[in-house]
Amino acid sequence: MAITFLRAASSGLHDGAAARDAAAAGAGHCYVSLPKKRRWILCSLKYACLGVDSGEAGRTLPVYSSLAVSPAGEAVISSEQKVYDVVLKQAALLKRQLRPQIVPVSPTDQLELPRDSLKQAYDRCGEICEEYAKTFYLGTMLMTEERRRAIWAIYVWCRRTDELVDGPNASHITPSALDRWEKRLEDLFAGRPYDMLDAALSDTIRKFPIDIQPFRDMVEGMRSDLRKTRYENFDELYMYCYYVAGTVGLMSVPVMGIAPDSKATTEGVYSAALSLGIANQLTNILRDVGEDARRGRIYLPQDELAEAGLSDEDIFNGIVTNRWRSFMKRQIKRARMFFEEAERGVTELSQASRWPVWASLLLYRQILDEIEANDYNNFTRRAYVGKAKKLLALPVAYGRSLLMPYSLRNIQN
Ligand SMILES: CC(C)=CCC/C(C)=C/CC/C(C)=C/CC/C(C)=C/[C@@H]1[C@@H](COP(=O)(O)OP(=O)(O)O)[C@]1(C)CC/C=C(\C)CC/C=C(\C)CCC=C(C)C
Ligand SMILES: [Mn+2]
Repeated sequence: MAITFLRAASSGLHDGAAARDAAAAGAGHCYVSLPKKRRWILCSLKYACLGVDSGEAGRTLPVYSSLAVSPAGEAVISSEQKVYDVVLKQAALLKRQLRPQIVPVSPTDQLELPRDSLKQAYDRCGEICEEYAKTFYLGTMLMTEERRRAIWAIYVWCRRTDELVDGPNASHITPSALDRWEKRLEDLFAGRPYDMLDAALSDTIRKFPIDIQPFRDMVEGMRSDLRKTRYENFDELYMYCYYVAGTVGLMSVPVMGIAPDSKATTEGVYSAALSLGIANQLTNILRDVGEDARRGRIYLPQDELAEAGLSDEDIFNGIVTNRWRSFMKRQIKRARMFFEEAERGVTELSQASRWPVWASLLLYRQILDEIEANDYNNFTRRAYVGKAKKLLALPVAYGRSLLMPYSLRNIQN
């Protein structure tokens, strides 16, 4: 049966059938009682199905869901809702400008870092960022010095985390190695960095109100990469994308800062940052289909593949057919919707952060155009944005960064 992602409606839903009916009706908020847990939750139901069966026709984009209905007709909490809870918590922390709680450490526990070493540590983070991610590095070069260094430190921690499961030693990585990595994360948040690169992040989290949760969640994403190679539906894939990429958006907002004149809610800005992470990861996945398949991995919703008449075998064979093209069109459309969702949020960031974030958004989104230009052959051709196009994106991004925050536009008109 097709999973029904709902643009649900009204309030006072008591059971799955009612939820399903209401879902057909429209948008809004709803209260859902969960049969098993017997508790009420408020769902902020913004989006609905990606039209697994019929929903797509004529609707502007239902992308992801807050409420889903199980085959038995029970209302279940979707990945989007679970992630939105994290967004709310992160937003609340930023609003209160809470610094991470630093556990006092004894001098012997503490890695003493002379000022010069800290500079070296940050410089090394910059070099790693440049070496592995030219596009992000370009974005960071448009930032203020302090923010740039902070983003480098975050980048390096993320890259090292990803390398645990994707790097040369990946075959030796066990869940307990990830547990140790998480313990090390806790230590660096507590002011006890293990090495120089951790020390740069320790310093960053002292300077910016960054919370540990998104970092923990990224480690969780890597745990799931160790055990899972298929995603049943978009809800499962969404959760994975949150873990490995949406988290980066949440880590970055406290560094980027929100414009003082922005009228947007902090939650709204966090949601947009989350969407940018999800959009980037979906784009990554679509670019790397062939590469991932060669490692036995398929990061595509199995139910949508089946609906398009495609199987794992087709992915492994890697032939571009009309079925594949139309499947890809749908996936690209969804990724673009997440980019669009992110756009509003970029305008709410502090002025100095908008240019780099616009630049990275425009550059990353162009990968989708390149997949189209390759006639959807993402099996054997890697979509690549050339230097000229990259450079051209910079003035465009700059122009956009001068636009006033979206939240102020209606007020002033
Ligand atoms: C309001 C608003 C829009 C704010 C902006 C918030 C913001 C800056 C969001 C950034 C989102 C972002 C850059 C997400 C990264 C997504 C990503 C590429 C994740 C990759 C995951 C695993 O994928 P995979 O293994 O398939 O990929 P590889 O083949 O290995 O590449 C990651 C590799 C996880 C680790 C993520 C990173 C290493 C990137 C972290 C990037 C930064 C901290 C830089 C952000 C800087 C700028 C200028 C946007
Ligand atoms: Mn990787």
